[in-house]
Amino acid sequence: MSRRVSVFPSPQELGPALAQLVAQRAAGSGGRFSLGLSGGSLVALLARDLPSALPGGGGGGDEPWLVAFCDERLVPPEHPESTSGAYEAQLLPRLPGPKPRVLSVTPGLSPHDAAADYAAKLREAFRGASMPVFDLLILGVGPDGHTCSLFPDHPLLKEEEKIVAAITDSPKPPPERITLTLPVLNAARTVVFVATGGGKAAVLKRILEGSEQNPLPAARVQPHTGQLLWFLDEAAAAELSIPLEKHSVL
Ligand SMILES: O=C1O[C@H](COP(=O)(O)O)[C@@H](O)[C@H](O)[C@H]1O
Repeated sequence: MSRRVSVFPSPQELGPALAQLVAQRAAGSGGRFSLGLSGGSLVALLARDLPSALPGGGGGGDEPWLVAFCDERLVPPEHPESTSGAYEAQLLPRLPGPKPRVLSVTPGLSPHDAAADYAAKLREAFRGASMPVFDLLILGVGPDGHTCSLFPDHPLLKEEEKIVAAITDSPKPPPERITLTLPVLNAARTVVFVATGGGKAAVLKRILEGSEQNPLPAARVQPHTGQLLWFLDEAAAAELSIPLEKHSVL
């Protein structure tokens, strides 16, 4: 695994660089591009910068993208906390080219049924593979070190069999969610973490520079053979002392 930490002056510069990364990976996928999206602050960043970074004819290639969600809050799609609802409202219809195949969580199921149902959708979409291997996963990180809906000290960090798991006691509301598990995150070809703002500086120091016995969830994402990228703004990177790639101009 190779890791690269890139720092941008602010989200205004980070967003276009992230969009460019998505466009490059889509163009280089050589077929159907599979993309996993996280929620939270990422939605607005991608909605602002991704559509204009993609070629007019589409994201690259004729095959529609496969878009999945790295985690989902179990609320109705029209609820403001719904990740898929936010992407449907802000980004997905604005992507140029063939309409992507979007794997959304089936509404109205219990958390465990929703996780099993989403796992079945993923297995069908990645038919023939023992593990879904995404071309690109875009992950966020919370100030507590969580990523997707994998929270510090939660038993789900030990999940090795399921590709999608349910959580009913999320410390961050809403409590009921489903999430991709670490085996799927660590099988991806490229994982990019995006974190902005000074509220994440302290946890990023622990994740990127610490060697804790019980690593935070985000620190456990280390793709086996893939590339690990971190896109930070200066405020989020303020406490780091490791070598950083600084980007002042795009
Ligand atoms: O609850 C969640 O939080 C993380 C981090 O969100 P952010 O707003 O701090 O960027 C997000 O990546 C995850 O998808 C979401 O469900």
